[in-house]
Amino acid sequence: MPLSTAHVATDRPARYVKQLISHLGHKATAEVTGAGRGTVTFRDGACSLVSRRGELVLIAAAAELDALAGVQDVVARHLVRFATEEELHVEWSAPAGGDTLEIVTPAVDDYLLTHCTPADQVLTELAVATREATGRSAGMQVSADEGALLEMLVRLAGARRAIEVGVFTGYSALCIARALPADGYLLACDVSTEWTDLARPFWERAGVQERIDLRIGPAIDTLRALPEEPAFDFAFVDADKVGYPAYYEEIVPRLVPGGLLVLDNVFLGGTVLDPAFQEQDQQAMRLVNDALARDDRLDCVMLPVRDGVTLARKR
Ligand SMILES: C[S@@+](CC[C@H](N)C(=O)[O-])C[C@H]1O[C@@H](n2cnc3c(N)ncnc32)[C@H](O)[C@@H]1O
Repeated sequence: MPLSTAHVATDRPARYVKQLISHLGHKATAEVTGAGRGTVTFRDGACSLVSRRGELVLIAAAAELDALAGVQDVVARHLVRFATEEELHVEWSAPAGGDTLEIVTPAVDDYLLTHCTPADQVLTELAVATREATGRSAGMQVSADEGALLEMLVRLAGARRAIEVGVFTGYSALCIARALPADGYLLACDVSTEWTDLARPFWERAGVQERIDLRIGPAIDTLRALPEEPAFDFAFVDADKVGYPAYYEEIVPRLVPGGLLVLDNVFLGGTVLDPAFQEQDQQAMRLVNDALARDDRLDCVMLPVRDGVTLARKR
């Protein structure tokens, strides 16, 4: 489904969201989806409206390019008409498909990979062993640059106690665990012994096995069994996407002030932006992305790293 965005500079974004929802509600289905946010759904397309400081962000999508142009036109015309006290400029980006968005070009990707601290011998061999043992599933493993980012974040946060949801063959767990101090603790949650068994020899070689408490079972049960008190400095979520809203709800109260929650795959390959995709995964991820952005317990930043990484720091 083609989609297109526009960033409209204004000091009154929330007011325009209200006006658009109220006015376009006569010709389409228009609803408020949160503070300063809304969606207008037409017969053959939709537009999300998001107010941010100093701008109104419009995300239009439709099944066909013609219909997309129609959505863009209706929204932009009404917006410009409502702006009686200022002149608004609505410039739409070129249409792109949600599932074909190229977040980072291959040239940039190659360049950034060759300018990160390279993965060491243990991590490199773990990546090779994962490919050999799991075939296509190896794509679930975090990339070398994301592993390096996790390690850096744990060190910068000065974390001692961490949680990981989604271990697979232990690459990201290794990156997190070795950035913890010698007496650090990583609670690592996964449902699969088949995959996590592969991790153990590599954790041992890296000398971090003592820090990792691997719990096999649905992560939500492991998290809910923890005392509901702030005892963790860092959490990384990279498991089943439908579980993200519940993981977020359980983890935030258990983070200390200043603690960091990191979520992986927040773009879902770009499909999270595209209303054509309405599977449970996209719905859950949209819910979490929206909730994090307006959660006043957290400061949040979404990064275009790989498939999208959100950092949320507890206030
Ligand atoms: C994307 S992989 C994790 C990759 C890992 N972070 C790495 O870097 O190698 C997702 C993992 O989540 C696990 N998983 C799926 N559903 C789960 C659940 N309900 N509870 C715990 N783990 C789950 C899968 O078994 C899989 O190992």
